[in-house]
Amino acid sequence: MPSLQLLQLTERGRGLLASRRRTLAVVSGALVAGGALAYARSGRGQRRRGRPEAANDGDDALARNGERLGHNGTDGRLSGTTKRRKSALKSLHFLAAILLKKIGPNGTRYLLGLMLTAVLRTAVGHRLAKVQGFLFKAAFLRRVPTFTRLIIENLILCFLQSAVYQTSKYLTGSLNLRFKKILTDLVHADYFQNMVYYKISHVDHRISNPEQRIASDIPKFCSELSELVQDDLAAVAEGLIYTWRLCSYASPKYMLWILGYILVAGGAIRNFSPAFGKMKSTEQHLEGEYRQLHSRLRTHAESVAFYGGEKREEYHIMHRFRALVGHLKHVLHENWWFGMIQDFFLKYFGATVAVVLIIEPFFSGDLRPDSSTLGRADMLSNLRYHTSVIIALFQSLGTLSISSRRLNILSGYADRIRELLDVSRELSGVRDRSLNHSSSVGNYISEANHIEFSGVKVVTPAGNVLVDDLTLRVETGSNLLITGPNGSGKSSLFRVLGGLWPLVSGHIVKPGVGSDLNKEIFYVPQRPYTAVGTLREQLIYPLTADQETEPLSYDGMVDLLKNVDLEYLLERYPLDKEVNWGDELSLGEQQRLGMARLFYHKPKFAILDECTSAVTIDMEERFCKKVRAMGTSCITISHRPALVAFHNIVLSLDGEGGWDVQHRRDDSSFYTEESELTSLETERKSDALTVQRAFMNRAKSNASLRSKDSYSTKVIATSPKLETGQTVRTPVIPHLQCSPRPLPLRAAAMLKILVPKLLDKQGGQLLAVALLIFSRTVISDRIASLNGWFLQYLLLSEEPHIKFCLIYLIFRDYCEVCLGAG
Ligand SMILES: Nc1ncnc2c1ncn2[C@@H]1O[C@H](COP(=O)(O)OP(=O)(O)OP(=O)(O)O)[C@@H](O)[C@H]1O
Repeated sequence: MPSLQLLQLTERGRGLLASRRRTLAVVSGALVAGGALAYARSGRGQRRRGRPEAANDGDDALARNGERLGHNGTDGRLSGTTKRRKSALKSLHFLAAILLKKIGPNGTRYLLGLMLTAVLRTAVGHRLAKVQGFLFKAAFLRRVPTFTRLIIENLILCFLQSAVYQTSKYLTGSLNLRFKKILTDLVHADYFQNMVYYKISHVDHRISNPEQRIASDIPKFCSELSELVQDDLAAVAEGLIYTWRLCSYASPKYMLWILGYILVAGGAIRNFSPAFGKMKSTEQHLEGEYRQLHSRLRTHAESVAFYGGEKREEYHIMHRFRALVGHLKHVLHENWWFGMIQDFFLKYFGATVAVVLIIEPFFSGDLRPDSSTLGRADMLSNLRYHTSVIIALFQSLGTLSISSRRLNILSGYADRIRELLDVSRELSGVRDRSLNHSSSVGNYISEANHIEFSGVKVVTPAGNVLVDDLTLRVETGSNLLITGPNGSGKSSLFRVLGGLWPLVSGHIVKPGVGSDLNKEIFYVPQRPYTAVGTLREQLIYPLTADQETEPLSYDGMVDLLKNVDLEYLLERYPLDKEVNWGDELSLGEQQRLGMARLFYHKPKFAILDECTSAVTIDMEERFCKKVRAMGTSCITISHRPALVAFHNIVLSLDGEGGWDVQHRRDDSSFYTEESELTSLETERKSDALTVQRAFMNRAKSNASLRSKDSYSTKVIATSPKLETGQTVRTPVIPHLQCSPRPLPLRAAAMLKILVPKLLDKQGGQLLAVALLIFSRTVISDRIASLNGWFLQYLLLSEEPHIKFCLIYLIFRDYCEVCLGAG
């Protein structure tokens, strides 16, 4: 079909165009003024809201930087924002470089597939535009066979379009998964090294919610990035193909105008863009805090329930939730006004002006089709096609130009992920430094068969010195009891020994250096840890079945559980049943399961950190004896004097840096090796004093513990007697009404609930949304009928209607943008 030679005709119609410029200038001026006003209003709103939001950001490193930089006044604020944006963009480049480097053959295939589908989509879309133009013509000329053939072609193309679209979505999803795997592996590589997962939240404190960054930021970043890749590839393909088509039937100068317009308008709009990256970063931070409070509540649900603390917990959770909702509202508002202006100027307004510029020569008269039906049909068909091309071109250029907003949002995620990567990498390298035996460093850890502290200083992450210059040697076969007031640093000493806290100064010797603490030195904590899994998995924890040198048999399990009187668990739970042991076992049972684990691992040294605090004294004694019989040296942290009997060294800490070590000689007499414990007379230090005294009088206490004053005798003697006449009343459980109420009654009850709800704030909002949807449908219907009307005028091509058509096009696009944004 002959194409309209718009090039020649446009040149001739230039005179007419000049007379329409005024109209265009007025309309665009009004719109620009409206946009500027909306921006100014939103800026004022943002400043008003700025304070509380900044306060909420408190811990956010990014926000902190911004605040810090912003304190020097407006200039400082501006330079702070710019620096923040630059640093966020650098993070984005950093992550993009990693992703490209590690993308692998599969990822490359997905990318290539996406490119191919982008080209196919454009080609099919282009053909569809043509076919739809021909359809108009065939319908106009009443050529039924052609019309039928075109309808079939149209259907095939639509099927192809949907197949290509879904393939493209599938490839985008696969690329998203690939990105997610790369980044998660990268974070995990450091996160599980050298106890980074512990240090990051217990020692370092730079990152408040690492789990939010791993489980939420990474997936969102990858999903948005892959969507951006897909959209931009499609936009590039469409941009290139439609540019070529446009240049083939109109002057390339139109193309230059369009590009110039997009660049200028895009650049101007970018300057008004809110800081979407920072907003996203804050949103993720607030969401992380909100989630964390919920998971805390879940972990401590029983304690909260016993305290009846739900009001307090609810207050905290709702406080965080309100902060999150407030921020989301702000983000929504910014997206609404900015998206409306950006979409309008970069997609719809530009496209409309281009359509008018290119089609306008029609009205000059030279393009007026001949009066034959075929001429009019040709014109109609070409009009349809050329309009589609221009609109598609603008859509693709618009998509490309709004990529900056999407990149901005992505950089918000990227900054948080990069921060996590950097901190994890830094923390995972700490152990290597302390394992460096260079004498110039002074603090290092080396390997031997015994445990020794020489001049060791224990300092909390907050900088408080708990133990100063500790020198102590524990040989294999010796048993050490550590005592001291609460918070004196007993557990902290083993945090340093285990590498959880850094060794600030001194020298530590221990077995199993370079491996995990539990290989040679097994730690049994006060707060028992039970992983979700089978009973067998609990016993061999932290080993997994494939790491076992000798698989634990059923008889082996029975023996281990008998040691701690837990053999009944084998009857209660099937062997392959996965159980959340932390929820189902009592604290004492969980502690005993922890003890059974120790018998499985048979380490050289066992650190028993008040791990028997919830079990009976009888069980505690049996446990200590069995551990000694196994040939394991115990390092016990306890306040119970009864345990003195099982140890030959006592270390007492005073919590102010001072310490004292006492040894028992073979003849059962005692000597103090070194005493720096300043004074044991204060009330705070009475604990240590009690244990030391008990240590001195070991023989007596050992005998007396097993006398008739045993734990169970005491418990029975002191427990209140149950009055025989008293009957226990069982609670009355109300029965639910079984007979259903009749329908009118149920409807009335529902209305009773719904009517007041419709009248409150949420109800009003719901009605407003319904109204908006209704008006959208009405306006869409009106636009459809106006479209027909417009075409009719074009066909008649009477000059006075041009102005109307122009205004109509702008108004139509404006309505579409507003409804889309709304
Ligand atoms: N991650 C941390 N950051 C800052 N301070 C900490 C941290 N962990 C522990 N502390 C502080 O270190 C001190 C010693 O704690 P530690 O757990 O070693 O006490 P403890 O002697 O074992 O006490 P208890 O007998 O109550 O178990 C406490 O005052 C505690 O507040």
